[in-house]
Amino acid sequence: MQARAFGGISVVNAVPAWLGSTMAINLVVSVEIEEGDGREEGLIGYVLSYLRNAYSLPPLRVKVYSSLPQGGGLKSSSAVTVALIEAVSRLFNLRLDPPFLSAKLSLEGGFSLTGAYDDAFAAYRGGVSLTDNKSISLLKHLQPPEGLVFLVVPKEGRTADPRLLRRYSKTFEAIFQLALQGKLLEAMKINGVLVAEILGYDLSPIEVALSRGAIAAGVSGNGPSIFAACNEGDEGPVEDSLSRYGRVVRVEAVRIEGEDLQGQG
Ligand SMILES: Nc1ncnc2c1ncn2[C@@H]1O[C@H](COP(=O)(O)OP(=O)(O)O)[C@@H](O)[C@H]1O
Ligand SMILES: O=C(O)C1=C[C@@H](OP(=O)(O)O)[C@@H](O)[C@H](O)C1
Repeated sequence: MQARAFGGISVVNAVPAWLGSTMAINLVVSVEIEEGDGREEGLIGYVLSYLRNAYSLPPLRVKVYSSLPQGGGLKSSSAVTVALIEAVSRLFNLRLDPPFLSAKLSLEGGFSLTGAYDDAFAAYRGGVSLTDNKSISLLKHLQPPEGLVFLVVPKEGRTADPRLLRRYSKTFEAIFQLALQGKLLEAMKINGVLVAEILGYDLSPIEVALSRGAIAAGVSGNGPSIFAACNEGDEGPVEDSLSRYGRVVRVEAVRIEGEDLQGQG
């Protein structure tokens, strides 16, 4: 059995105020499971052993195919967890809620600071999630802004301590209000620049991208990956300037498929 989930770019980092927003992107994680003996450790092992105990499941072997850097701020952990839970749910007909369980287990197991329900929801459903991670609830689910190209410089090997963000909870609450008002790109830009500043990342790629015409740019998640949002057709100079800092990948925001009015308003 196989299931997929999306990576994402942060609109608002949930670490400071437990209020988060993530935009799904078309970098995909695919998880395949089959019955058989596997020795899984870390996040995957934790999630598997919870599911096996809770639903009396047989041993499972897991294969992960991922286009996301691990620990890079592009939401790999939520994408892997959500895809794994969805695959288990389908294989054993369990009707699980993958984003909810991902958030619960990731927080309980110490794999994230807030459970990252924002990331998990976007990973599962696409679009832009706005969530309260403390109560594991969805506040809004929006279509992403149109006519934009997103450039990403994927990086792994985080050295910054994301707990430093907690001192700024009031500021990030205010950024979250912007996102709730639908000002997603404004929120994305202020969040991305502030996270870079607070966690001590190099601001120069972000400043260069903004000076070359990017509408928003910054660090995604807790970094170190960087993103820039550009009007379609205007991305050339931004792409050139970012290429000095690493491999630049063009990605698209993932739209919500089908009718979805949950939490709109
Ligand atoms: N391809 C993968 N295979 C196995 N585990 C993965 C994979 N990608 C991510 N993970 C898990 O997610 C963790 C990274 O999560 P985290 O530090 O929150 O960064 P991110 O911003 O990428 O979500 C890894 O330490 C690992 O446990
Ligand atoms: O630990 C957490 O709860 C979170 C980590 C960050 O994501 P990354 O793990 O992608 O850095 C952040 O953007 C997210 O809103 C919540």
